[in-house]
Amino acid sequence: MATHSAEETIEPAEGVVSSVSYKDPDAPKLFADSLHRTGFGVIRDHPIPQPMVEGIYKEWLDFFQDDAKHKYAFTRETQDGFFSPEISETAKGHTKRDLKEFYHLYTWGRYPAEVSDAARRYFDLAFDFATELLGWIEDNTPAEVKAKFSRPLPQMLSGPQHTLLRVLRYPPLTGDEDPEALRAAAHEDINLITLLPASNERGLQLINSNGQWTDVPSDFGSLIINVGDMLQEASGGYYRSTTHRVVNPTGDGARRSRVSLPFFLQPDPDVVLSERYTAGSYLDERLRELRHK
Ligand SMILES: O=C(O)CCC(=O)C(=O)O
Ligand SMILES: [Fe+2]
Repeated sequence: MATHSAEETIEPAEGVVSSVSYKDPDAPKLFADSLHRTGFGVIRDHPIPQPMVEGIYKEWLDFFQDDAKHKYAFTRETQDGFFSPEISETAKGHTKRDLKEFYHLYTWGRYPAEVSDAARRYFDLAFDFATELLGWIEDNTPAEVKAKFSRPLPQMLSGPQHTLLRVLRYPPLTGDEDPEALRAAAHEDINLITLLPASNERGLQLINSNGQWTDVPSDFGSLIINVGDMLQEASGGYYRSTTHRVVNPTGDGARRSRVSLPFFLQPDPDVVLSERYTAGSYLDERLRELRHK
């Protein structure tokens, strides 16, 4: 039987992100409710092994500290590979580049010889789990909202070929950064949902329903899931693509790298999201805004 004790509310305010145990029979509903209320949900006791995540953090940190990464420089045509801090993203509506470097992994893309296949194995596990979560969302969406979906959410993907695993490193701060630059400026994700294991360092924040920045509950070992613009568009705003950012650390944390592993679940390009957009036309528009195109 489900009990309320299995759901931990993080802050005693309205609209707080719920942390739910994967093993709770009510998890699908609690999770979908949290996405509806806050745009974010947190899952504990999930099937993605934590040692795998930690191993990826460790070996990719070494990779980012090695010049070999430049062999895999991203290309405009394919959008896979290594993005250096010099060409890192500028969030929509911002002028300063984020203080980060990252590698875009696609199932069909280049994979660095310098690391083990753990990130590839992670990709497969994350894809299966994310597809299961789309089923949870589908099953717990009110009928009038579900009627807007051009097909059931798990069927918006024929496979993982458009989905992106981004391995991100935020380097230690030197003190010479532009005072207005952040590790990741306020933004929304473009895709359907994003899966993100808690990072090795703090810093992830969301704008809550009162318009205030608050920390996303990020207990090490838990998975954070957030709604992207495409799910917001497809659900007519029932699920909100909540603005989030990664703030710069102060004190000791400033001398450490932060690693994270967002997995952006992407529908097939021909999927109709709304009267205005297919997934393909939507993605094109947003990538142009990010200045990668
Ligand atoms: O690094 C993080 O914790 C979040 C990264 C993020 O929001 C993104 O890359 O879209
Ligand atoms: Fe994001």
